[in-house]
Amino acid sequence: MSDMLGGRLGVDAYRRYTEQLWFVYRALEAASPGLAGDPVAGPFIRPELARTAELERDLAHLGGPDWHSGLTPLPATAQYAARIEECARDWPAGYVAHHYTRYLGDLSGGQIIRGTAEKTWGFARKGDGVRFYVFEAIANPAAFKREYRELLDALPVDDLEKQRVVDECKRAFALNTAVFQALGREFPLSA
Ligand code: HEM
Repeated sequence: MSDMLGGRLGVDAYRRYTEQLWFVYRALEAASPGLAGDPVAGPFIRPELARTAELERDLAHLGGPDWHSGLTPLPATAQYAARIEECARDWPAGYVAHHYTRYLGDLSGGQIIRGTAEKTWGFARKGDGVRFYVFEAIANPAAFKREYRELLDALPVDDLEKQRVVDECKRAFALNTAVFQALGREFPLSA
């Protein structure tokens, strides 16, 4: 990640990374309508978080109107998306772990990533290429994150289940790391 944002890699690496995010968010967001009424995951499903449309705009900017043709996930991305789908289907609290790990990260460090990407590859501020990082419908991210954490604290599950959710967050981090490692192999610095 730091190699990509440090300007040592080209915009093609950023595009490839953004493509991987599309698979991840499609898995997260395809599941949202079905989970909206779920007592555990439902309160977290908020339309202002949805990122698929923004990713598609960024990808059209980065790859042209045919950005989708021939697009396949890296094996690490496919594994990550499959785990999200599995949680969405069988374990709503596990889905919350994945939801938290991505969206709260995007609302936090994502803002740093956006600024760096704008500088590194010359995207318009908050414009095409970095729309994924721009939450137009969230006027106050700090307040949003606070409310989100309150929801997490109030998760209607027992302590053992909470521990399992924490473990699933760790798994979500590891799945993200595996995607970065795979991208690192595809874009070695010496190339
Ligand atoms: C260059 C990469 C990254 C940068 C610069 C970055 C930076 C940050 C920063 C500054 C925060 C705010 C910390 C705070 O509120 O005190 C944050 C929070 C967070 N980051 Fe990252 N991060 C990066 C990568 C990631 C990745 C890969 C993930 C996992 C997918 C992630 C997940 C999170 C989460 C879940 C939070 C929210 C914690 C919370 O407020 O509960 N970050 N990040």
